[in-house]
Amino acid sequence: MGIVLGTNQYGKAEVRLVHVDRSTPRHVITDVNVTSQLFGDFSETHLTGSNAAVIATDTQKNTVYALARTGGITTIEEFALRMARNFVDKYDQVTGSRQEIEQYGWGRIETSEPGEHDHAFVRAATETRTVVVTKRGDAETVISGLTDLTVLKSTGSEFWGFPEVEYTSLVETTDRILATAVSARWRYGGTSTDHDQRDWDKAFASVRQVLLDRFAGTHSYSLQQTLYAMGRGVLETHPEIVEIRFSMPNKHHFLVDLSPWGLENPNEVWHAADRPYGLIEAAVTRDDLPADEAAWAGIAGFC
Ligand SMILES: O=c1[nH]c(=O)c2[nH]c(=O)[nH]c2[nH]1
Repeated sequence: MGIVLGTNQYGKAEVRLVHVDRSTPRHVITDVNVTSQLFGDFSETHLTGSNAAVIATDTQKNTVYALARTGGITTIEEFALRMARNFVDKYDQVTGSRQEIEQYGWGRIETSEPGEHDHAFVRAATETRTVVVTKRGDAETVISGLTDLTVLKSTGSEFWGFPEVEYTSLVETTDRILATAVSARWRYGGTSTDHDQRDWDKAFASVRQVLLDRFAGTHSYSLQQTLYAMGRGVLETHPEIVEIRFSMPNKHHFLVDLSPWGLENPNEVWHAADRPYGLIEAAVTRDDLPADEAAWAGIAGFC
C-alpha cells in the first residue's frame, strides 16, 4: 500500500492591512484582511523538507504590504488579481494562486461643523465585502460577495401550507417578521481582459442594491422564495455574473403571548430569537453555462 501526497496549497492567512490614500487632504481608507495561497509543485518540502521551491508565507505577507504600497488598493477584486498574477507570473514553480480578501467598511464622521471629516472615520455596519480570486495558469475566476447584510421586513411575509407531519407544531401565519443576515457570493464570467475592464465597485453596489430591492419588494411566502427572487434579480440585471450562491439564516421573531395579562398583541411585540435558526442555502445559476466547482473550492460552508 503506497502513501502519496495529495492536493495541497499554502500561504499566509488573514494579513490585516489598512491602506490610507493620502494623495489629497481628503484621505481614503481601505481596511482589508487578505489570505494568500499558492499552488504548484511543492512536493519536496512535504516529502523531504527541502524548501528550495517554497516562497515563504512571510514573503507572501510582505507582498501584500508591498503591492498595497506600489499600486494602492482600488478595489479588492483588482488587488486580488494583482496579487495572484504577481506570484504566478514571477515564479515558475507557482502554477496557481488563491487570494481571498474581506473588506470592512468605514464611513466619514459627520461632524456638526464643517460636515464630512477628511480623515476621521466611523466603522460602517457589520456588513463585509468579500472576494476570492483563483488563478490556475491563465484561467482566472473572480467570486465577489458580501456577508452579514442584515435585513428585516416587519410585514409582507407569510409562511403556511407546509405538511403537518409527526412533530409539527408550527402555526401557519399570513403576517410575520422576515429577517436574515444575507451572505452571498457571485461568480463573474469572462476572461482576464474582461476582469481588467470591469468597474468592480459599480458592480458591487448594483448587486447589493438589487439584493435589497428584491428582499424589500418580494411579498414572501418563504425565505426560500425570497432568496430565489434575489438571485434571479441579480442574474437578470447582470449578464456578466454567471451564478450566485446564498446562505441566509432565518432570524426568527416570535410573537409574544400577552394574553395572561389580558393584553392583545396585534403583531407588535416580538421575541427576537437567537438560536436555533432556520438556515436557507441555495445557488441560482444560468442553465446554459458550465459550473466551475474548482472556483468554489476552499470556500467554507455553502458560500
Ligand atoms: O421561510 C421559511 N422557510 C422554512 O422552510 C421554514 N420552516 C419553518 O419552520 N419556518 C420557515 N420559514
